[in-house]
Amino acid sequence: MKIQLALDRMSIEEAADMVRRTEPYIDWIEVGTSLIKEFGMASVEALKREFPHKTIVADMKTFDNAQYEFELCFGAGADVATVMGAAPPVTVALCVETARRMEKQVMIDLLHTSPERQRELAGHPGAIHCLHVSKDQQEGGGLRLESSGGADAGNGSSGGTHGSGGGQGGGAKAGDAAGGREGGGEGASGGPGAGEAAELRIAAAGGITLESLPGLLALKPEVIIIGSAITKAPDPARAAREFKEYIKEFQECV
Ligand SMILES: O=C(CO)[C@H](O)[C@H](O)COP(=O)(O)O
Repeated sequence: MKIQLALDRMSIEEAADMVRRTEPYIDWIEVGTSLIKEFGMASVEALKREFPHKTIVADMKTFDNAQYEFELCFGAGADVATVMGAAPPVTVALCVETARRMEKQVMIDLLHTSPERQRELAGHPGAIHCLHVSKDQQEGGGLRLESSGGADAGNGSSGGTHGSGGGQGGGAKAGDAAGGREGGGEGASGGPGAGEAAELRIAAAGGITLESLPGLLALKPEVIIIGSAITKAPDPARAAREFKEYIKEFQECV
């Protein structure tokens, strides 16, 4: 299980400094959407240049112009780039194809996707499927990402990532794709993507803290994406170390 450090709302130099401080405890570096919007590909290039041994994720959140945007990211040194699962299917498919051709990886952001769409997206089993509660949902709606083991989370406005719990305003749970991965959770069971979902690579993002982490580990994510809980901590290195140690202990117990 990898820790992806999300770097948002800071300068490139501040982002690099954050990585220098936390480097032993993190695995993947996310060049956050805000950095890419503010500084462009220079942000991806700078972090890859200084940390060539780390996996660099360009959180591009592509919604259109797939090939152009993904080639831009990979050309700048990204190892992984993100596309929104809510984008037109042709866009997601082009991202997957571009990544395959350039021997890179795709992360599909499941923000605001319906259970049905998530089942369709399970048709891209090589991609990493990211359960995500957005900043606005966290700050405006108080939503947090938690496991599907009963805790509400996920995409409130989308009616949820959680299949049977779906419907409108159900407060969504981190469920459908991950549930499928568990071998037929509520969301994906019986759905067209359920078979593929059993093999899905899962990531989780959105306001994750040390307190919410234990519930999420039940989803067995391949990647845990953590931003503010580390970058805004009084001692980011200590915060990152605590996440790392918790995950290590968890993995030793299972
Ligand atoms: O994609 C993102 C924002 O859209 C962030 O990477 C993600 O939310 C992680 O950051 P935080 O832990 O601060 O929520």
